[in-house]
Amino acid sequence: MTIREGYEFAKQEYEKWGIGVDDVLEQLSRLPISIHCWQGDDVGGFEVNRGELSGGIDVTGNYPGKARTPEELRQDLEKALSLIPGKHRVNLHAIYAETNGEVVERNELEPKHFAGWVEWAKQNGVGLDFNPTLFSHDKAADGLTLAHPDEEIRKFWIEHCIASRKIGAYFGQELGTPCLTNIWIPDGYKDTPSDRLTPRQRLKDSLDQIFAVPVDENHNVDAVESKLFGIGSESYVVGSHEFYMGYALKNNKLCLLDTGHYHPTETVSNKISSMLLFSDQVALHVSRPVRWDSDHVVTLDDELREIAHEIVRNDALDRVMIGLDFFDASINRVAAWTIGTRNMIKAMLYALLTPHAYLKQLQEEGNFTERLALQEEFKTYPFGAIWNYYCEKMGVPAKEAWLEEVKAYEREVLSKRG
Ligand SMILES: C[C@H](O)[C@H](O)[C@@H](O)C(=O)CO
Ligand SMILES: [Mn+2]
Repeated sequence: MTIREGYEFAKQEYEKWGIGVDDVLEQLSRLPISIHCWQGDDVGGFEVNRGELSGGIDVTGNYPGKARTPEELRQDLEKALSLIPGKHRVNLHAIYAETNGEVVERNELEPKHFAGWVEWAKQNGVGLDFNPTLFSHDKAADGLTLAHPDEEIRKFWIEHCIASRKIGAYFGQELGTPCLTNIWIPDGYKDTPSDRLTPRQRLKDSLDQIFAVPVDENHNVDAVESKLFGIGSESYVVGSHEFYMGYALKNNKLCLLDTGHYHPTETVSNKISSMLLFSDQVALHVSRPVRWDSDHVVTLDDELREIAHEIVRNDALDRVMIGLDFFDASINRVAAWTIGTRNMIKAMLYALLTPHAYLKQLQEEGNFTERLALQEEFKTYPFGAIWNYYCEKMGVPAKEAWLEEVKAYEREVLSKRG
């Protein structure tokens, strides 16, 4: 059976439930995923005075072929993008600036240091998102940045975040699509704090100063990302979920939910509907925590499908900014991007091929038997046949054929890197 024949058969199965499969594929092709650049070089960046990775995050593994320059990173991203159906975005961190061999302090970064990325984004038809980098730096060595008691250090990071928002606006203006500039800080304490309030007051004041600087909202959208704990901040994180949820709602900012930043049995899928009731938009970092915020490559697991269901069943495709955040150095990094991003898109397709209106009706009627029966039956509907056709239609390899391309790329390009 050809991919086309498989599709025609599968399409009929879904159409019996009133699902317009061609419309679904059209909708899916317009959905951008923000692909994080840092999977390509283990969150290293290209600073001249580059510091060790810090901030309570860690990358394990030593797979050969990591990108060492902006050119290599972009080449690897292009390879991954060629294997992922649809038009997407690329998410940068400030440490990916290009400064021509000069040391430029992070609070002095300017749009010109990202001109190479903008040029590349234009050529490849991708939007850009951005993050100030408040880790891997000697001014963050004690794990405190925007909540630091030292006013000089705090000022440095405030200035870095302001500079980053301006870089975000530059991306948005140049590329004609608003940039999501997301602030995440590592600040916290290893052991039980004697004062939880004061650092949070300082963080609030820092954010107020950062956002007091006007930046065109048509080009730059601000987000804040919370966390539960990190390595070295096990007992207390200043920017907790409650902190940022309160801050974002009161100040009209986007809350960014990272799926690795909650208690292990707490799910982001269960938060989306609540957040959307009180906020126009919400942003995600989709990751896969394995026992901790381990940032494993995203797989097509129950939680990923549930996140996708929540976005689709609440008609929120344009209200949830989907970004990815994982970094695995134990496998081929181009494959990591490809697997994780294809899975995110697969989950969205799976959700779009579900008869949500009928399932909602069953719940309202209290018909939980049929609700469960259908939810389970749909898991084995011929979703794979639709996915394969979608890949073919979008001009990327169907099924596992992409892996051969990654293997060839590894042979011809990655293995030649020192
Ligand atoms: C690189 C980091 O993952 C990123 O800045 C942040 O989003 C995070 O999730 C830290 O745990
Ligand atoms: Mn994150």
